[in-house]
Amino acid sequence: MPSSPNRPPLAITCGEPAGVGPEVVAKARALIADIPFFVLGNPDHFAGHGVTIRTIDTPDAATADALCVLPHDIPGPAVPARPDPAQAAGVISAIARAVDLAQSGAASGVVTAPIHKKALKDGADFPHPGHTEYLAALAGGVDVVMMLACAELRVVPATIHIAIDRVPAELTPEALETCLRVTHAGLRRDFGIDAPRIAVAGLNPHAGEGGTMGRQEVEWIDALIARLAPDLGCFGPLPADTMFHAGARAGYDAAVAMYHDQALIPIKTIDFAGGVNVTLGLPFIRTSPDHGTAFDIAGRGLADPTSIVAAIRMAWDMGQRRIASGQSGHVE
Ligand SMILES: NC(=O)c1ccc[n+]([C@@H]2O[C@H](COP(=O)([O-])OP(=O)(O)OC[C@H]3O[C@@H](n4cnc5c(N)ncnc54)[C@H](O)[C@@H]3O)[C@@H](O)[C@H]2O)c1
Ligand SMILES: N[C@H](C(=O)O)[C@H](O)COP(=O)(O)O
Repeated sequence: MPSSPNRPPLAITCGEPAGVGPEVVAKARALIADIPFFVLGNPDHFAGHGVTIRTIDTPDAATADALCVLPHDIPGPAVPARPDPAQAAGVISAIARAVDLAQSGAASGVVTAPIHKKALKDGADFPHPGHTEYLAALAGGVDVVMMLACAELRVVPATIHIAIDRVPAELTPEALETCLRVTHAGLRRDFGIDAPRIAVAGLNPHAGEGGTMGRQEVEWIDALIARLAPDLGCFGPLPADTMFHAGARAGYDAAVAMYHDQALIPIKTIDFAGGVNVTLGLPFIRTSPDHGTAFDIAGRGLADPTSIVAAIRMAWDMGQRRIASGQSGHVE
């Protein structure tokens, strides 16, 4: 898709300085010549990856010939695998600042490098389980879904960052309906799919096997999907263990799963390198690599930037699609 000229750059957040985020951001700059972006963070944290670093004062100064860093107060060095509690507040506020820039139109969207959720909790009492929930709060409490997407599969967990024993209680008919509606709207708007087909997983083994292996399917999931099917193109519930092989995947545009790992195991198995995490339902564009902080390889130059490159390209393409369809690139 050809890009509209003079679009604002994307805002990248640095994520956890002790992880591989700064490394993959720097490597991405060397691999992407056609998309303007800048990163919010401490310029020193991006050194050592063979990329020229330039500090900028405003987003519109970003160029593609260097890694442009809009300085953000994240004090001290980045020590691989050793998160510094003093940096947690800055890591969090960089995300909020990127959102402000996207909401104001100074940035075309937000791409987040991975955070270490426990480090933010320990260092700054971060009250959210992840970016997804924090971004929803920053946007005023909107309904969002977390989608992970690669060329072969899109998945959405209907419950996200909660303990497995809370899933049956939090997976309410209202929550699943909202998830399906947000997913349907996102597939139409951001992926250009006019009539999305959404496969829905069961909660229990064999989708409950007629109520013999769990009752949620027969008590309400079957009926909910049937009611929404005409509007949302959803079908199921399907046994989760058999809905992700290649033949099954050909029958849908996205799979809605009931909990985090039911959705993310298949996609991270199929394409860990190229998967992208995208938040649907926000009034601005947000993508992220599908991997985390990878402390086990941080600081060793081993981090693969493929996922963040895909995340940057997806964010840019989403903006382009919104412009082409007459919507603002950044605000609904
Ligand atoms: N978008 C995000 O902010 C995000 C996403 C996922 C996980 N996390 C967080 O990251 C932390 C660590 O999570 P985890 O250990 O479960 O997952 P992880 O993705 O950090 O690491 C899992 C495995 O994949 C490898 N790996 C990850 N990224 C890689 C890359 N770019 N190149 C090569 N190998 C890579 C790691 O070395 C490790 O062996 C947790 O705090 C988690 O919550 C954040
Ligand atoms: N659940 C995501 C994953 O495992 O890939 C990851 O933790 C990122 O979530 P946020 O984008 O909400 O931080």
